[in-house]
Amino acid sequence: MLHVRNLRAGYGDRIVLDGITLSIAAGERICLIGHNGAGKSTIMKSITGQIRPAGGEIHFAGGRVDGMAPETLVRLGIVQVPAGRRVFPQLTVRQNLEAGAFVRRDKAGVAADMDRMMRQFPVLSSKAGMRAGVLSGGEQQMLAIARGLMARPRLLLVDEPSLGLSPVMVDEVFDFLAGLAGGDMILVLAEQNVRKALAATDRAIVLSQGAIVAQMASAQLLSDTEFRRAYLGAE
Ligand SMILES: Nc1ncnc2c1ncn2[C@@H]1O[C@H](COP(=O)(O)OP(=O)(O)OP(=O)(O)O)[C@@H](O)[C@H]1O
Repeated sequence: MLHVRNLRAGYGDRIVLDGITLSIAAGERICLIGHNGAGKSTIMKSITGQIRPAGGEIHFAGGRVDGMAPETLVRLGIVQVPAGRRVFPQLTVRQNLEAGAFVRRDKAGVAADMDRMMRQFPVLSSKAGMRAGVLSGGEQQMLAIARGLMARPRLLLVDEPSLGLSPVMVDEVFDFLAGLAGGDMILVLAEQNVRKALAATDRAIVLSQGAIVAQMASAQLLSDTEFRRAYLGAE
């Protein structure tokens, strides 16, 4: 479904990613693991068109997509939930969800998805008429993810969903993400909370200094002593 080949990308003259190659199948849930500055966000920005790769190719659903504008990519089903739970604080929960569907023309489909969303996530339906700005941090993060879902993504990228949240809220948000399992949508998660990220995904891609240093089943990585020492502290 998603194939990245020999991706080179960076900012101005500075190349941050040098030769990233990865493939993700429909329905897979992937986490990108790496210390600050390893290149997780830069991979996401390359896939979503926020930065133009300096080299390599990105193929999605059979077509080449690198260099395309972010809005074109959203129409193709590549949607990012940005870090920092950026919801529209003055709009209601329902209006925020409607805003997520801005690229869609199938009004009936949007209405059906809205109903489904409300049934699936009572935390949102109980506050549908409230302004998003008054929700808790965890609820705003869930709303930001749900708003991304309203675009009907085939690939959803979620950057640092736990950023700035209390442990209880982090649990809520990850339960919410777990509720998205099943189906053909690809989930790509970049997350500093390594334990949570591994528990929520099928496969982990470990990055260091802009290169992939390991790829394996998320559950398997947790039993790797060297990995535990490097990413979970000495245990
Ligand atoms: N807008 C930017 N301009 C210049 N350099 C940048 C920019 N954004 C990121 N970088 C640099 O690119 C490198 C990779 O950053 P990136 O944000 O992809 O890492 P990350 O793994 O997502 O880490 P973090 O968790 O800190 O966001 C870092 O050295 C960072 O300083």
